[in-house]
Amino acid sequence: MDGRYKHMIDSLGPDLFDKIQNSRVLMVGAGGIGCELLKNLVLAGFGNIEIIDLDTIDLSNLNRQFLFQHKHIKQSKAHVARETALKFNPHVNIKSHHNSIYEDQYNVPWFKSFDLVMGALDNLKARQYVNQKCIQAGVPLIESGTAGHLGQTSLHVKDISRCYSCDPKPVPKAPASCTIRSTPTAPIHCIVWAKSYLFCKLFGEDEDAIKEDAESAQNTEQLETLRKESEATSRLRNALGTEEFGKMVMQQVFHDDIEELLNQKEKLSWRKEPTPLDVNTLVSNAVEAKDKGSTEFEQREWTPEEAAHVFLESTSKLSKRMAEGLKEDPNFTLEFDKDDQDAMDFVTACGNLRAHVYDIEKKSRWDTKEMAGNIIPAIATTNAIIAGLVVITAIRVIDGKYAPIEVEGKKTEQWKNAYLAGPGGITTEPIGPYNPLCVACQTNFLTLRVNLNTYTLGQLADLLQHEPELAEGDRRGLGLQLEAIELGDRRLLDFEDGPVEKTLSELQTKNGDVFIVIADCDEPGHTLTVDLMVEHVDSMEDNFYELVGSRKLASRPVSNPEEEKKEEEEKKEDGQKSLKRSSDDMKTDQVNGQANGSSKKAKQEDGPVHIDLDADDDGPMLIE
Ligand SMILES: Nc1ncnc2c1ncn2[C@@H]1O[C@H](COP(=O)(O)OP(=O)(O)OP(=O)(O)O)[C@@H](O)[C@H]1O
Ligand SMILES: [Zn+2]
Repeated sequence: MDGRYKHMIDSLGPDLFDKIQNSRVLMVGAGGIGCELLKNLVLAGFGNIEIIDLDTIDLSNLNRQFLFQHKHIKQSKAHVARETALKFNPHVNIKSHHNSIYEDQYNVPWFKSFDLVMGALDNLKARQYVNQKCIQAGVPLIESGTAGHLGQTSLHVKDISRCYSCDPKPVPKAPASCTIRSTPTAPIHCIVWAKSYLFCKLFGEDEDAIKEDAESAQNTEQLETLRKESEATSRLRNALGTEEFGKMVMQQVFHDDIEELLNQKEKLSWRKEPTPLDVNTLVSNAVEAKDKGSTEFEQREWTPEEAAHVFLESTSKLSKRMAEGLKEDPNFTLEFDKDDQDAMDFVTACGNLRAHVYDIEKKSRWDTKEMAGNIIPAIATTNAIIAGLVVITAIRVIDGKYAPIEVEGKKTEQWKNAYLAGPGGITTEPIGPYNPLCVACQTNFLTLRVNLNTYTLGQLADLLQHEPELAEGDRRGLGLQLEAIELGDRRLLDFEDGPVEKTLSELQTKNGDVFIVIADCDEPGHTLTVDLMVEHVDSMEDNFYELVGSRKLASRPVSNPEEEKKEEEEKKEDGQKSLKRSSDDMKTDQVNGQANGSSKKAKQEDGPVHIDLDADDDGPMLIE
């Protein structure tokens, strides 16, 4: 071998380097962080690497996923990442899987075959799934994520540290709907109103909106306001495609509706009272900006006259598109898309005019696009820093030095998780102890070794009810309270139905599958589960079984219908001053951005690692 590893051997010492060379590691996801990480792993001398990614390469990946080139577009990320990384260092075994990590073949025994798993994913669901598999397999996991200039790595080791799911993940907060509808105080409130409320009312599915609005009204004055609003909306929609449409909308939403709010008996709490627009004057003064179409125009604040011009122009185009569409299909609607020029013009101009009415700072078209699309820029440098931290952690894990150990009577310092907190640089935090109520890592996990071809579900039920390992305990005993056995989405057995004579393989059970055994628990609001992995052994004995692992009898909280009802009622109360539909829609819209270019898509299930970004801060909320 050439001298490529000299620096690594010098800095780590030959023993640790040897461990790294002989280790087997898995990298899940070969996107922004994954590409950087794979490059680091091969250069650092990790000897055996498997990578998995379900996706193919897209043009928009090329600005930061440097293992890919233009010629690779549409090819498998995992395979191309492997090929490119092998060019950096051909002395590494890399196996690539163009597949989803959820596939059955990637079962617990497969996870067990690794010394370490590194997540480089972009969504919460997959992160939680990998976390669960690592816990079941007892393999350390390094999680990582970035969002713009922020990033994080965390180490999760079963029974030593918190697992990825020990901390509840922050749910993105949407501004209260009354803020959006009546009392905006920030530019984002005006933008969300334009995009999620007005755009839908004029060009989206309107009837449901009106119905739901009426349902959410709490008093007669509100009902009356809603009735007027729905009449106004019908009038506007009847004018779709006509020359007057734009001016009519302007008059309605920037003058009449504002007047209506000002005249309401029940006073709203404004920071400053809004000023209705003098629409006639504004329309006659509307002027096309001289620099329209230039980057400067995109990035600067517009005057109300310029905004009015863009508003009238875009409304006219959208309304004509609607009218055309409706001729073909009576249910035709337009959906907001930030890459639709007319829709973006409409939302920017509307947001600006509303900001003018409420005396709020105005945002450029550029900023509006970022906010309306809920885009978090993906930054190559952040990915590179985080991937660097992951590989440093990986070396510590392979060395076994992540937990405090006694060296000559002294405890070493514990490993810490690292955060990249923007301009503040890197900060660290000790890996905390696990959360005793965590559903993911505190579930009882046992391995049952049986011959799948002869062992029956009835035998399994019997075992669960009578095996002392399961039946004993400080509660009434798990054996007396069993309710059901589930495999994936299938309920194999309800204990009330009695045993079943089919063998486990006849029930499509494979080596490495995990049964979920559900039992009733004494503790109100809790349920008791045991995850039971089956491992096939070629035993000839009919009743052979071996149960490995120990039971902890931790219970997990279950959803409480009473609590849920209460929450639902609280939500309703919150909607008193507002309209239900807009609130729900906005919540979804806030998190359903579209990805393009170097940008990130923020989906509801997308998983931040830890960093809590507040939606009220004009900013994005989720993390890559
Ligand atoms: N279940 C899964 N199994 C395997 N790979 C997954 C799974 N879920 C997500 N991934 C991969 O994780 C990677 C995350 O990378 P990254 O966050 O850079 O996203 P991206 O899709 O490349 O970027 P963008 O969303 O901006 O286009 C992606 O390549 C994605 O395909
Ligand atoms: Zn946990």
